[in-house]
Amino acid sequence: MEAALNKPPLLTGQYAFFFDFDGTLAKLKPHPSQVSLPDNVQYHLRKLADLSHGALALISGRSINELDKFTQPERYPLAGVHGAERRDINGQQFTLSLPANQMNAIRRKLQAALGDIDGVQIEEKPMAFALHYRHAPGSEPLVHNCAQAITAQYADLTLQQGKCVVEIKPGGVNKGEAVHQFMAEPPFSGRIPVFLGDDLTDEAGFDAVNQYHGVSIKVGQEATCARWRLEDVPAVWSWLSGQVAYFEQQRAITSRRADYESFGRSL
Ligand SMILES: O=P(O)(O)OC[C@H]1O[C@H](O[C@H]2O[C@H](CO)[C@@H](O)[C@H](O)[C@H]2O)[C@H](O)[C@@H](O)[C@@H]1O
Repeated sequence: MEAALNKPPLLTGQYAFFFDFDGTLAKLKPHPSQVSLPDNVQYHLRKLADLSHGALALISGRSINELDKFTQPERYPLAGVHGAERRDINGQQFTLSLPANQMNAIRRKLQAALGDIDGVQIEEKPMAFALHYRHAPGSEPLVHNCAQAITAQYADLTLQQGKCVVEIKPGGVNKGEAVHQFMAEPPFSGRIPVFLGDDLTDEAGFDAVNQYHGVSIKVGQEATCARWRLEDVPAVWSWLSGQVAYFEQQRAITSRRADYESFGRSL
């Protein structure tokens, strides 16, 4: 049986922060379009990014385009579609694309198999498809079989399970790879990674962070390879504001100390 996981300790070093989006920063909603990020959460994210010299990224199944809308006017480093697209701190974007004729063929197949099923939603992304069945739980086997048939047909695609969703995404793409890519470059490199996530897609991120002896934090009660746990999204929000308060206090102490020292030298 899995050992009970504790709440993460107060982090007191130099960290690189990686956040999943849906179910971690933002509460789950019946439809993907109903999600939003409260103003105070955006404020704390901005503060944490500033206090960490920009070493904060979102790593999500959503596209970069969508993540930017949730966090505007900020333009954080981002990994979208589980890492199939990534934007670094300088705004340079790396995108893994699928041939247009392949996307078209898959769209047609999905429409034919699932388009008429009440409650099933086909969400198209730049190089992937998310098949939602939150409103048609009985259709899960059909949705799953359909996605599996498509990934069996294309060697460059793979399945990603999530909360009431099955996704068809490019193979070799996962959140762990995205963590490694960010950690190989400034301002992330040399820092201790912290990853917060709630879903199966986040396990690869936890595994990557564990390899750096970092801080992996599972949101929710499911089994995980993460080393710490927070109960739910509001617990993430209060953890975030607590970390910001601590880092701000540390910054104030450091700056007061620097003032005293410079005053002392001027005497
Ligand atoms: O990696 P994430 O940031 O957690 O994104 C995973 C998927 O999240 C979205 O779907 C999920 O959230 C919806 C809104 O709360 C919910 O209605 C749905 O049932 C969930 O599966 C998003 O729509 C997907 O594109 C993301 O891949």
